[in-house]
Amino acid sequence: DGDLLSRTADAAVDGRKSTTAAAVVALDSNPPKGTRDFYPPDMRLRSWLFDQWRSVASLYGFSEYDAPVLESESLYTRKAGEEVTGQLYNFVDKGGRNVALRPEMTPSLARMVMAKKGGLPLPLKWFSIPQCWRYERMTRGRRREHYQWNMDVWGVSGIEAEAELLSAMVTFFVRVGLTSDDVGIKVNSRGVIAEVLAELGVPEDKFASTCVLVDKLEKVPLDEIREDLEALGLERSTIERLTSVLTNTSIESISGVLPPGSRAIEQLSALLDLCDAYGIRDWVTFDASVVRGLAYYTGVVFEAFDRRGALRAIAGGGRYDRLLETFGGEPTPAAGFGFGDAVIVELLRERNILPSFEGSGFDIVVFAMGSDLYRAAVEVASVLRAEGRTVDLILEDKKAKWVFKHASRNEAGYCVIVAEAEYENGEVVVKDLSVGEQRTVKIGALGDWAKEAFQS
Ligand SMILES: OCc1cccc(Br)n1
Repeated sequence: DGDLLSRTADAAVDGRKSTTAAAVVALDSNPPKGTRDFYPPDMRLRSWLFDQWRSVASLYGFSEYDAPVLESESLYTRKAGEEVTGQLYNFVDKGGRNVALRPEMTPSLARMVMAKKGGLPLPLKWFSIPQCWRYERMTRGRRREHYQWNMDVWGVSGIEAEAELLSAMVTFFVRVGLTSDDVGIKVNSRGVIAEVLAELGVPEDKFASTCVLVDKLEKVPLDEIREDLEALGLERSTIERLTSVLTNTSIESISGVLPPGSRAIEQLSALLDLCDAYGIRDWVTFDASVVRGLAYYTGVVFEAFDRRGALRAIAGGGRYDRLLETFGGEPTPAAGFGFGDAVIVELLRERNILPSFEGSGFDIVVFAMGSDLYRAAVEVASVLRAEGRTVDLILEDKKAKWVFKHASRNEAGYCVIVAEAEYENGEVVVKDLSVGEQRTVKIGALGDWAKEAFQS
């Protein structure tokens, strides 16, 4: 029945029905394990956080850069037992290349600097907000991705770089409503460990792995680490000396246990003095137990923590003067930090200082009372948009009750109603949703009305 075309169309629909019938199992609507969807309210929160990070970076004269989320696995094949490289989200691509989703941004930054072979005018003050990945066995149900604000200074060997980074981090905390009662920043230098190991004759090539193991002392007892340290070839006496040095929480006390004239202590004292100059000294505290978990740190290291919670690390960073050499590049001093998007949001939520992002917050909802006025509503919306106002034009013939509910749920400022009687007088009804009052406005005067209503 019917001509060839319609018979063909019917067959196609029937064919699809049978295919659909076969695929009875519904699509799994969850995002991949360990990853998140960002619905509009979540995205507004994320954009707000990124805007805070970007404005602080800009305040400090940092420039934004980016690199592919996919990198060669070879950027991360450090053999120091770090968590971040032990949980690499790596695979072999269709060209047989060993690739990985970046677990951190610093190696990409180093690769970008290498690529310019000294052609970049130093110093660099660069920042980025990359999504970073890890493939952790879901036994711990932790996330596999996060966004991490990276701030780095390349080409400055003095602790002035670290002081600037600490100040930028504090400026962010203050900006989002946190004080030094909420958050502290522990500061130390891996130079302390380097000097102890040197004094005890431990070869330099044990340094990075020793630091990574010492970092684990935060989480696991010494007995478990002791074996690993001995496996590294450290004598028991060395381990005892190290652990005793790490318990120091004042420059004075540690100065007494280190060789006189320690460069690490000299630098830390200078850094703390600069923190005073920045007015952030009360945020910062010396703690010899902080070493951070990345193998490539070589000097000052620091970690922002929540003073009242489980002392979770909010952010961390430090100096990494040898990274470029490990990639075959020229010795180039560098320092930076990474600041994840998860702990800070939890902290702000706990402190009840996270802004709300439930509503779209557009300025105006425009709707026509009756579809024969829709064309007029389009003209009204266009005038208001030309004034730079964000307008949600109701696209269907909805009852006023529905529109007002929609407008207040979305925290809109005003409702502009195109109604027959007023329209015949060349007017529209404007309802101020914050106070519930309404008035009429000449269509020709809508531009002025918008300027005045939103002149804040
Ligand atoms: O901070 C370590 C890390 C790296 C990549 C992804 C996630 Br989630 N966490």
